[in-house]
Amino acid sequence: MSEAQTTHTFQVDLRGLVDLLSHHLYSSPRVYLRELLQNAVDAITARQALDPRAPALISVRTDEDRLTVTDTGIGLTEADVHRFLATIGRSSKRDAGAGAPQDEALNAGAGRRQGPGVVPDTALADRLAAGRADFIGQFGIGLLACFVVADEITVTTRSAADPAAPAVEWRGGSDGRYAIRTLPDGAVPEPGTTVTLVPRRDAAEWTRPDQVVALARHYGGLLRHPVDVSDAHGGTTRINAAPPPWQVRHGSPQARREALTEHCRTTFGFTPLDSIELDLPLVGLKGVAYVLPTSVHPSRQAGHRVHLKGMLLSDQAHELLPDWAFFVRCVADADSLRPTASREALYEDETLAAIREALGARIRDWLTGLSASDPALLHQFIATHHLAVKALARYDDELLRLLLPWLPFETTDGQVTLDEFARTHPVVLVTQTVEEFRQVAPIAGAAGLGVVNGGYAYDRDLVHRLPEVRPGCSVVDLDPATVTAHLDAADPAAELAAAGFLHIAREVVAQFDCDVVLRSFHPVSAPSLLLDNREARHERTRSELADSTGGLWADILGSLRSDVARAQLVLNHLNPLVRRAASISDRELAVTAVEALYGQALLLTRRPLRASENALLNRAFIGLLDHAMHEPREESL
Ligand SMILES: Nc1ncnc2c1ncn2[C@@H]1O[C@H](COP(=O)(O)OP(=O)(O)OP(=O)(O)O)[C@@H](O)[C@H]1O
Repeated sequence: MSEAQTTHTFQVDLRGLVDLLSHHLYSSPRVYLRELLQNAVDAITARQALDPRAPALISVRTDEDRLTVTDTGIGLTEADVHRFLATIGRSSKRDAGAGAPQDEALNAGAGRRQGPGVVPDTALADRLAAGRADFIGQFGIGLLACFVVADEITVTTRSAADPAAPAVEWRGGSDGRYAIRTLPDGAVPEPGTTVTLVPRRDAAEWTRPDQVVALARHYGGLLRHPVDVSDAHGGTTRINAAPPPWQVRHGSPQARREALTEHCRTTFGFTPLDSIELDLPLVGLKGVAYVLPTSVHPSRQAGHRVHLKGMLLSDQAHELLPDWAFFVRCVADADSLRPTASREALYEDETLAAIREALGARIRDWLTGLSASDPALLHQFIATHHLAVKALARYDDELLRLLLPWLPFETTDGQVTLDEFARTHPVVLVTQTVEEFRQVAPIAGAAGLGVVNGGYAYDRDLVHRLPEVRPGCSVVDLDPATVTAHLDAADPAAELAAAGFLHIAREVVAQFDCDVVLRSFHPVSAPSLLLDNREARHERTRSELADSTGGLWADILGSLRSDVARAQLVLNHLNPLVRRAASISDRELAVTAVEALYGQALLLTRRPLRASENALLNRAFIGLLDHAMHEPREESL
């Protein structure tokens, strides 16, 4: 038996929808002005598509109790108002509805108006795509942003596309109701639109005259049509009087540079190291990347200011440039980026990916060009942003070849470039950790070894690639054997005299898989040196785990066993304390002395200690204390 099926249509709670779109889509109430400016710009664009000589002016006016935005744009007929203003989600900038005057304008805007007859589908699609590209709006919800600051919106409009149509007044409320009336002839003398808002009390701060000027500048500073903001006292400010410096012809390259620098100061508040002009004609993008004068952490990327057809989309757009370009801050104006519905971020699509790549290439070209054109600036740049360059050079062979020799590294010769370092050290040793470097560098340096600290991000990888750039030099990871091989052996007589102590020492540290050797090295003040590397430590951890776990894990861990160099405790025979320790005859004291020497060397490695190492340190400390407190009494006996 089949059950009767009934079909229903979703009901929309208009009040809820208006509330949702107007209050929750945008990050701040201030976006209401952006939406109004944007509609005005689009309306002028549509009108100029019909008549390129049509006036283009946007006037914002702040009065005691209201704010109005007037444009000389395409305007609307009564039918347009029902169709576009009063239908949430419908936009004249996107819909292909037949016969609507704005659609005509849109089609004309695409420059493809056809004669009478049927327009082929593909041509229609092209026209729509091109039309869409002319406008900033597309979603049909922007006007709702006004309900964040006002309960009622009034739109008075007269169509330029249909001059015979009467002017219309539309009043829409945040409760979803609207009323329309046609206005008498002459009530609106010129085509265009005026939107009026009476701000709610709680939103008055967003429509204050000074706030409106600031917001209009913020969002509309690069708009291509003039925007005037006037107040009740007759004062008028043109907020986009001067075009951005990259669009102006300057008397000389120097004058252009200065204008860009000044623009960066006023826009971002810093004086850039340099200004990199950006120009991607294919997507109609122009702008500048300003090189930050101070270093920044890669994860604290500065946001870029991105405009769409002059209208500010976001001043925190991170997506515009590749991550590695964290040393610049951009301002860019593009014709074909897609905003998200809140219009506060960029829509991640293929165009954005292509733009990102192209801008990345432009910045990289600037960087590679510097070594030839301005080495002094390159030095200054590297001194500030070497971390960024290192991050970049790892993935970019050409940049590596060009810049690696210029990059500074921490070495046993101090902070020097790899190029300088490789000239005096044909074999470059590189440590794996900062601790290893700190501990070994003074001793290795005194023994004539050239060591680079490979412990910082990217450094070890980069140092290993030096032979690609400087054939003839070699780079090896520093291991205990290399260092001990370069330390002077103690003379045989001293070695013999210390044999007993060394024997005890080997017994004591054997549990840590460590060997003991006697050498003479500088500085004399260093009694001992623990040479250990990360692999050896991992190997010990692995075998400790294999011993303490059973079954399958023990087998798996056992199968990972590898042969790595044992750690080495190198005692310095030049050090007076070690000489005295070597002559201790009391076994118990000798054990304590070894534990103390090992413990001190261990602490100098600055790595986390394991339980057994902590226990050793404890024992050594108590042992020494005990010895110190007992000795006088024993002597006095
Ligand atoms: N100043 C204006 N002049 C002429 N038409 C306007 C004006 N403001 C709004 N409209 C009409 O109202 C429609 C809806 O506007 P709304 O701002 O809600 O959406 P949109 O601009 O089309 O798209 P988006 O949501 O992306 O802003 C527009 O498509 C346009 O037809």
